[in-house]
Amino acid sequence: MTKRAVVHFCRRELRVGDNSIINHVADHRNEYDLYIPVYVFPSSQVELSGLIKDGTPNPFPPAKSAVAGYWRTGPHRAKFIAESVWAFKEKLESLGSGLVIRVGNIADIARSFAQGLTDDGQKVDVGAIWMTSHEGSEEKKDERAVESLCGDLGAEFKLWVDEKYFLDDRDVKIGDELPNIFTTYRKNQEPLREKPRGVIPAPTKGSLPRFPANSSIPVQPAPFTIPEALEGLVEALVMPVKHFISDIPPFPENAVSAHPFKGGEEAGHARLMAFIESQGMNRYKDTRNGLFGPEFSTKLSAYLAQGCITARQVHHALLAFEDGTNPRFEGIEGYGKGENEGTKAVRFELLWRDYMRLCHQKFGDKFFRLEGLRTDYNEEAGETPKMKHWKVPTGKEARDGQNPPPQKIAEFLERFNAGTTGMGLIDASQRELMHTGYTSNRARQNVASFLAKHLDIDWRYGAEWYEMLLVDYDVSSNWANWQYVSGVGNDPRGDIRIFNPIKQAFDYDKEGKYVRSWLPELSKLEKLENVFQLCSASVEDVKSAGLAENPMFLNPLKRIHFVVGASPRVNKRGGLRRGRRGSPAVGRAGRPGRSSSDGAQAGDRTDCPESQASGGASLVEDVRTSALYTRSQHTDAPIANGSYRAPQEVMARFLSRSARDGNQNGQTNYRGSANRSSRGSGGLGRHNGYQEKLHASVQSSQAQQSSGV
Ligand SMILES: Cc1cc2nc3c(=O)[nH]c(=O)nc-3n(C[C@H](O)[C@H](O)[C@H](O)COP(=O)(O)OP(=O)(O)OC[C@H]3O[C@@H](n4cnc5c(N)ncnc54)[C@H](O)[C@@H]3O)c2cc1C
Repeated sequence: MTKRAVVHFCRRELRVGDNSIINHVADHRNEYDLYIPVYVFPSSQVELSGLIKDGTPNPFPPAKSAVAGYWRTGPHRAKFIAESVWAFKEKLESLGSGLVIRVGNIADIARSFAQGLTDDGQKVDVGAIWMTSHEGSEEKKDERAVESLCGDLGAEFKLWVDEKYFLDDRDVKIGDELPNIFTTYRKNQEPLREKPRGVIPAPTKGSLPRFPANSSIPVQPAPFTIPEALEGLVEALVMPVKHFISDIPPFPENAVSAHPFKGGEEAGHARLMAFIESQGMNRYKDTRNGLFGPEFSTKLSAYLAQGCITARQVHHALLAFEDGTNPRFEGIEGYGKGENEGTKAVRFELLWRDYMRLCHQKFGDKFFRLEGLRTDYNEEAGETPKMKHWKVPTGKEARDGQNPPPQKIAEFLERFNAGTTGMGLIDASQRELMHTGYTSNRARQNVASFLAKHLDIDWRYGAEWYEMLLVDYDVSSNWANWQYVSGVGNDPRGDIRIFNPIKQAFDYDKEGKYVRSWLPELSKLEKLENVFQLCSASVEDVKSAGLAENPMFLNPLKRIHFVVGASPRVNKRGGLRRGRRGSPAVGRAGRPGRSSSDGAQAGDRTDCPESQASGGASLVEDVRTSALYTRSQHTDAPIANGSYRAPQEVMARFLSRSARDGNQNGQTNYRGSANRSSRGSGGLGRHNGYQEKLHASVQSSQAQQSSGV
């Protein structure tokens, strides 16, 4: 008799607990002869060349991003996913089942299963193929391809709801449309503590339908070989992508990883429990804007992104603590005392994650467009949006007369990525990311704002850099947050919210511990303002710190004339008033800024002057701080060649320049600009040449940088 198999393509749901498909097959085990969970490392997102052992060329194009040509999955996430997949496989094996690991694309693997699956020499019918629905155009394409294959095979195709979110899609009442403002959405859903569904129990040993013998399962199509141990899998996935920049500095001695992420369901739960037990959840509201160390936030993001745990499991663990129903938490302050400010704030963040996914559902590939979610133009009538002139590193896409020119922007990007901009908080965050795959939410906001709003560089270069390096990369959360901070997403304040990275560093890195630990070369500098912006240091101080020749001092990408000790000028609504030349004001910051004092401040914007050093170019900005700091004012940043120029003189020069360009009062010129679509329509690898060009164009500056790092 022909056997009937259900094939389950697992993607970002690498867990057996709270898993509706696994629970369903356990409950209906008599309906299927075989249950075959399969995980496929997708060739478009993960570089697979390390799995080819016989020197055959990789049949798939390099897994690189559409705009910048960076690797789609860098070493940190490649390792984390491999560990999570392996842990999932071992867990299923411990239940008497198993997991098939394959690479390529899901539809091809599904086809090979339909053609070649046997059991005891008998042909097996693939009666059903199930998947969980995921956001992302590539994911949707896979779903359609498998559905169409099922049509050909006469097999059942079922797309299950992705249940790793806080609120179940089926319970979210949003009327006709998802509100474009998060607060409106949140208010519709409150009270949050009442809403999530229960957790689905994990199957017990022996409760799943049979898993076939390995010999019955169609082999991995050539030329790839699937390693037999986790170490081999990690090595094969990490090896091709680990040299993502040419000179990766050594891991700084005093730096601490925010969390040594190890993939897997158990590791995720262990982190969740430990964070409740350490009082981290209780304190979360006060600590969540931290930058340094393992305890300021949950560090659950990577586990949530790969579906090793679900947001409702987090919620239920919190409920057990709040309701006093888990003796494991007995004795911890707040046990049995209901929701507190910390646990409430965690739920709030989890709802943000839900919301960003719902926005992705609503806006689709608009997530990847330079103009973002903007809809104030008629695309069908051939109109293009009025946008600020984003600067790009490639001549083809650059606007005529782009200043700085594309080669210079390529150099800026190289230094932005390497963490050598000269802006302490930005550089520390970029180095932390490079070394560990993680950086805090606060740092991410500053980094994104710096690229998009201080340097005016096409924000997608930053989003793709994050896509490569973040261990917790999630397509919806990453692109929505980048759009939000870059002023093209769902932030009601859009373009006018600008983070001042120096003020932010003073606020959130009060002793400079974070910046100093990730930028050890700055550790000899005493003054915090110098650590946070190297070009503000005196020549004597940089000389004695051995940094006089460092490009971060000589040629910072940005000079922010930061006034320490000035009085804040506060308007009636509690916002900072217009800058002295009428730059727009920004008041209390919202999301993803989260705190009421982001230091988000609009400064006067100028075009980019060439600095005096040969080939150098910095962007100069005069930003006043609110006067929380009583130290003496420092505004005399050295001009690129190390000489000094009074700030008034500098600003006068740029004022006249911006007046000449019709760019006064901090107003951006809005003209139409080329729209380069990203993954949806642009396709993978469309701009793949960028990284190579970039390396060629900045060779000389790299040589300088590495001496300073
Ligand atoms: C430019 C930028 C890019 C980002 N890219 C990603 C990404 O690719 N993947 C990702 O998971 N988060 C992303 N975030 C959101 C946020 O920075 C991380 O979720 C958070 O720093 C992860 O650390 P944590 O788990 O300790 O978070 P916690 O502060 O402990 O928050 C708890 C959980 O809430 C969710 N959450 C918190 N803040 C946000 C937010 N702003 N948006 C969506 N979900 C949130 C996460 O799932 C997080 O694990 C990005 C933020 C910015 C500003």
